[in-house]
Amino acid sequence: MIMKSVESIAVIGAGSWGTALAMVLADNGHDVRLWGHKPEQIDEINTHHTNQKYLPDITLPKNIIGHVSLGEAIEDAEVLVLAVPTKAIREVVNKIAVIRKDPMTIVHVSKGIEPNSLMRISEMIEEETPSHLLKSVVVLSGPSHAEEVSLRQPTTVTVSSKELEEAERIQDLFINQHFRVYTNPDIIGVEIGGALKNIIALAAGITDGLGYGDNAKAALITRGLAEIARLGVKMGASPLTFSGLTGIGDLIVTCTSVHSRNWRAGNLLGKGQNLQEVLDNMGMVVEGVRTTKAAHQLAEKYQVTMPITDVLYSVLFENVSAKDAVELLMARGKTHEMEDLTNLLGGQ
Ligand SMILES: NC(=O)c1ccc[n+]([C@@H]2O[C@H](COP(=O)([O-])OP(=O)(O)OC[C@H]3O[C@@H](n4cnc5c(N)ncnc54)[C@H](O)[C@@H]3O)[C@@H](O)[C@H]2O)c1
Ligand SMILES: O=P(O)(O)OC[C@H](O)CO
Repeated sequence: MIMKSVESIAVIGAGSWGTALAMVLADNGHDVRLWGHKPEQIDEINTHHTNQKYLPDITLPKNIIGHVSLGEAIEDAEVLVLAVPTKAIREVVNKIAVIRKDPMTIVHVSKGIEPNSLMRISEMIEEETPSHLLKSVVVLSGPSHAEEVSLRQPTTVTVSSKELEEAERIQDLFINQHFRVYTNPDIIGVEIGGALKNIIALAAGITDGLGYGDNAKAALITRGLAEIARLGVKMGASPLTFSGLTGIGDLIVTCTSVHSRNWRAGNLLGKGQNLQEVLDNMGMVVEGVRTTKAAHQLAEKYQVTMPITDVLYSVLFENVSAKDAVELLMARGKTHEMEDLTNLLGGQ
C-alpha cells in the first residue's frame, strides 16, 4: 500500500464521473467534498451513501461528504476537481472565482471544446479565473468509464499540465492499485484527443445502429485517429500523444462500449431516432454533439481535412441521413493512407 498525505479535495459536479473520481480519492484516504447543485441528490449521498441516478447500486465510501453550498465545499480545499459538462465550465468557474480567496489548483476531467471560441477547457478555465487565484490547471483524461472505475476495475489515465510538478502531484493524489495514473507534458494533445474521440464514438454508434459490423468500426477508429492527429498536430500537439491513452486508448474504450453515452446516442441515431429525441432520453451529457460543431469549425480554421467529422456534422445539423452519410464517406476520392509516407515518397 502506497502511503499518501491526506488532503482536502473538492470535487465539483456530482454526476457519473465526479462521483467515481470522488470514490478513487476517498479510497486513497483523502477528505472529499462532493459538490452538486441538486439538493435531493446531495441528501441521498449523505444519507444513503449512494448516487442511484448516475451509478446505480454502488455504495460510496463514507469519507465522501456531499455539499450543496459551493462555499463550504471549496473552503480549505487547495485542489478542486471540476467534473461538469464542458457547457457548464465557464458558469461554474465563475461562481468559484467569486467565492475563492486563496490560490488553488484546478484539475479538470471534462472532454470537450467550446464551439465558436474554439477553446480547450484548460484555456477556458484560465480565461475565467483571476491569475492570483490560479496556481495551475491540470487535465486528467484517458480511457475510463465511470461505471468501471466505481467497481474498482483496472483503469489507466493520464494527467497533464504546463507545470510537470503539478501534474505529478495530482498523479500522487489519484494513483492506487486499481487506478494507474501516468503523466504527459503535452496538454494540447491530451485535451484534443479526449474531446475529439467523442465525435468518432458517435459515428461508431451510428454504424452499429445501422447494422454494420466490425470492419466499419475498425475503419472509424483508425481513420478517426488519423483526422484527430492531423488537427492536433496543426494545433501544436505531439503526434506521439495520439498513440497513447488519451488518443487510441480513449477511442477504443468509447467506440466499443455500451457504457459510452456518445456511442449509445449514435446507436439510437443509426436506428432512426432524431437528435432531439436522443438527447432528451439520455439524461446525461453527450459531449460529442457540441464538440462536432467545434471540430468542424477547427477544421476550417486550421485548413485540415476531417471527413468523418464533416459527415457527422451533416447528420447532426443538416438533416443528412445516417445511411447517406456512410455512403458519402465511402465514395470519397481515392487517397494514400499515410500522409507522411506520401511526402517521403515524393508526393506520389
Ligand atoms: N462518465 C464517464 O465515464 C466520464 C469519463 C471521463 C470523462 N468524462 C467527462 O466528464 C464530464 C462530466 O461527465 P459526467 O459523465 O459526469 O456527466 P453526467 O451527465 O453524468 O453528470 C454531469 C453533472 O454535472 C451537473 N451539471 C450540469 N450542468 C451544471 C451546471 N451548470 N452547474 C453545476 N452542475 C452542473 C449535472 O447535474 C450532473 O450532476 C464530461 O465532460 C465527460 O466527457 C466522463
Ligand atoms: O460515456 P462517454 O461517451 O462520455 O465516454 C466516457 C469516457 O470519456 C470514456 O473514456
